[in-house]
Amino acid sequence: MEFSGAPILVQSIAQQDVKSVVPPQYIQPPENRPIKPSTENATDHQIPTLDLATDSDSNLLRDEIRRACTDWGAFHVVNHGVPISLLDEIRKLGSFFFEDLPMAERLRYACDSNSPASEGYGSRMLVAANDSVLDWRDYFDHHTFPLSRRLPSKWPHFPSNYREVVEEYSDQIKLLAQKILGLISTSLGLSSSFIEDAMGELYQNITISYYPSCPQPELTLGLQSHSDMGFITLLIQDNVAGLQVSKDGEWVTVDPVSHAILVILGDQTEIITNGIYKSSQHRAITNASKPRLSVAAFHDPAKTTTVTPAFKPQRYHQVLYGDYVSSWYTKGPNGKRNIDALLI
Ligand SMILES: O=C(O)CCC(=O)C(=O)O
Ligand SMILES: [Fe+2]
Repeated sequence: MEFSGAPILVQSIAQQDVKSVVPPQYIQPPENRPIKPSTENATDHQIPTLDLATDSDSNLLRDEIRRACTDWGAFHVVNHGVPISLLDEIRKLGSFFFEDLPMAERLRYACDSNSPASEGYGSRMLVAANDSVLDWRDYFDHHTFPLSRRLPSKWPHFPSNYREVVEEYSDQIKLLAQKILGLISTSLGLSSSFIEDAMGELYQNITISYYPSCPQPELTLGLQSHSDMGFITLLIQDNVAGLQVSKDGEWVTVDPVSHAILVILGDQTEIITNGIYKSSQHRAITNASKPRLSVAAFHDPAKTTTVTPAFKPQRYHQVLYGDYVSSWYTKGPNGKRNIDALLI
């Protein structure tokens, strides 16, 4: 796009007439390019699914959580209490924004492309790392908690229920995040409010990501390999596969399950659990035939909060969350480089 300050959007590139090649800044170096996952042993590589209808005090659920967090750092939850109709509604809003609104209308909500994590419509995750390869993804980021950050007037006006649905989704997903943080805490013998208390005021961002179909999926990534910075991310996807989590050095595709919510452990959970639970390294791949949509709700502490391991001997340095975020945006994620730098 030519206007200064406006983000360069993947959708505008994908819609151009010359569709057979991607611009060079989207081409990953050979070592990061996706390789088709082997279909052998596919059934051995399904991320775990936890049924939250099981009594949350039961040892069974705690054992399952412990196993899923230790082995994967990511798992699906079902019977999670968030109405399935609400999951469908927010996916519908996302598709409407990216597929039905004209570009000129979408650009009314453009984020400030010079400041990291600014609210609105954009494409570039990193600002300072000018030399990094770009992701084949556009997004709309909503600031939803604390309520003082929630300004629905900055969100799309169409369809008319857009803001109401995002607010409802934000409230419901926050309750689920708090429940899961409680389960994670008790699964380690901590009090159920331990992580929530350590987190202090909860910050939530909801990012709808849109990955246009890509003429050269073998050369690109929708989202580069990273772990999420905060405590936990709750993610839903549409019916197009593309999210992969790293498991024992291999990339495993997370099959879309429309009624399930994917829990992704973030770096602050790795720190507070002293590495007993590891944050999940994940990425998104692209495909040549269909666009893909996901909705991620991130749950983070305030930038003034210091996160410290709950167990001794400490294997990670404590960190001021604001410093962690600045370093992540400046250096880029590069897999789990940022959390690895805190290892003692
Ligand atoms: O789109 C996806 O499935 C992944 C999104 C994600 O990992 C993120 O936004 O941090
Ligand atoms: Fe992520």
